[in-house]
Amino acid sequence: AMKEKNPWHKSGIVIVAVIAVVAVVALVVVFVVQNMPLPQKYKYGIVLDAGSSHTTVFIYEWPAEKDNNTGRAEQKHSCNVKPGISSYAGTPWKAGQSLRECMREAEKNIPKQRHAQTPLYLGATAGMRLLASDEVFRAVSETLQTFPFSYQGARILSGQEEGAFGWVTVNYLDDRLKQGALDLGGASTQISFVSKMFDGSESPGNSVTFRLYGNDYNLYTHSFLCYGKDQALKMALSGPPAIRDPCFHPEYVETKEYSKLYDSPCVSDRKPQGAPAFFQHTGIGNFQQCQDVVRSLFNFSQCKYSQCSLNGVYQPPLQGVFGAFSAYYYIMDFFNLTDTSIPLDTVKERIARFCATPWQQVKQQNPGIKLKYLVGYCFAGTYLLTLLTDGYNFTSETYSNIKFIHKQIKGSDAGWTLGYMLNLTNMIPAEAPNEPPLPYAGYVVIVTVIIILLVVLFLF
Ligand SMILES: O=c1[nH]cnc2c1ncn2[C@@H]1O[C@H](COP(=O)(O)OP(=O)(O)O)[C@@H](O)[C@H]1O
Ligand SMILES: [Ca+2]
Repeated sequence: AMKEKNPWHKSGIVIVAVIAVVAVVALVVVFVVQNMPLPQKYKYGIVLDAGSSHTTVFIYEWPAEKDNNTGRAEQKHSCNVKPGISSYAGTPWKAGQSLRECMREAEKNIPKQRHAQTPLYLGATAGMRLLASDEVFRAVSETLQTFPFSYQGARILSGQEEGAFGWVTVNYLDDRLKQGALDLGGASTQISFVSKMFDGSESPGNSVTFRLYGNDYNLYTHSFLCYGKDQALKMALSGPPAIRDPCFHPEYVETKEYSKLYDSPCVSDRKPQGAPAFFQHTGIGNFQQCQDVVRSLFNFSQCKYSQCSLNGVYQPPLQGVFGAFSAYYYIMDFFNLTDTSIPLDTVKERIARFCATPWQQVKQQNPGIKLKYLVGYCFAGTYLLTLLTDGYNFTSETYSNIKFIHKQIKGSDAGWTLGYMLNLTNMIPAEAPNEPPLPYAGYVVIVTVIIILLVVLFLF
């Protein structure tokens, strides 16, 4: 008789073989996944600075695998569009369209696999504070949402935020000394610094507290709306009929539209009754007189605090060094005066000489400079000096405490955007390091169990 086969024996072998194969595959998979070479990983953040005269898209980059306590976010790329979104009040959809090209550049500059987790913020400053158009915001938001990033919303920064985040930026990566921040925009200007004499009690509205690298800072900050250089110029022009304007060069003559001059809330209530449609704008180029015009924009008559800068705004005594950026830098760079070891009197003389130079000659001497900026440097230089000295109380002695800066250490632009992103992404506390898929203990346990299983099966 034939020996009967034991069916249990055959299927037992099959089961053992299957388990063995599964175990080997599992072992290989766990091993490979755990030890996969990790690519150098970066994380990214995008901040749009929607200023009054331009929008700049900033891309920041930082290593993902280590903690961020040491502060290593850097500007990877920036892209600028003009004019600012606040110029599209009549055609909001164009405000959205205007950002497309720079956003496409952002797509190219950030690796695809990171797009979805890259936060995208838009912060608008004084131009939108003055315009406050929901339509423009809606259009801009709609456009930004069509990009593959993690859109976190568009909002108007308060003046305090704009000042405080500018201060965070200039002090980020640079903990040698706590420097103040001076930001001159087109529609507003900010001053922020820490002062021993300031604890916030005298004027709580000017106080911001920050924790940076484990220290608490009580910051004095103020933003002057309408005192950016473009709105200040409008105010200067809308004073007593500026028939012969000391803030413009001799020989400068231009016919201008009254309605364009009075199109902003900073000057709309100054519009004279029955003003003509056009006026002749004629320069005489006189620094002293221009300075008087600028001083007339500052109100020094009332101060209900121990001391004020201008317009009855509290300001504690200046302390320490200041980084001055944005238009502060552009203006002084044009005059070759970014070196503040040059005495203040010499600075004044040079700007006075420039103002007195006839317009035709100024144009000849500066062929590479855009006319729209060139024509404004006499006023801008005078305004900058008057704001710093009569406004903020810098003196010939303290003038050299100002550093006109454009770039931070490591090439990030000085401005509020970096500080804004660091704050919103909680980058001061550490981010978890880029760990392997399994915790180490789990890895050891799984590998051990599979090896024991294999040995047992083998013996069996
Ligand atoms: O090359 C330049 N020369 C002179 N001024 C410049 C140059 N580039 C930009 N600016 C000025 O810098 C200022 C930037 O202000 P921004 O547009 O950020 O306004 P905001 O901060 O008040 O919202 C504007 O007044 C603009 O005209
Ligand atoms: Ca600005």
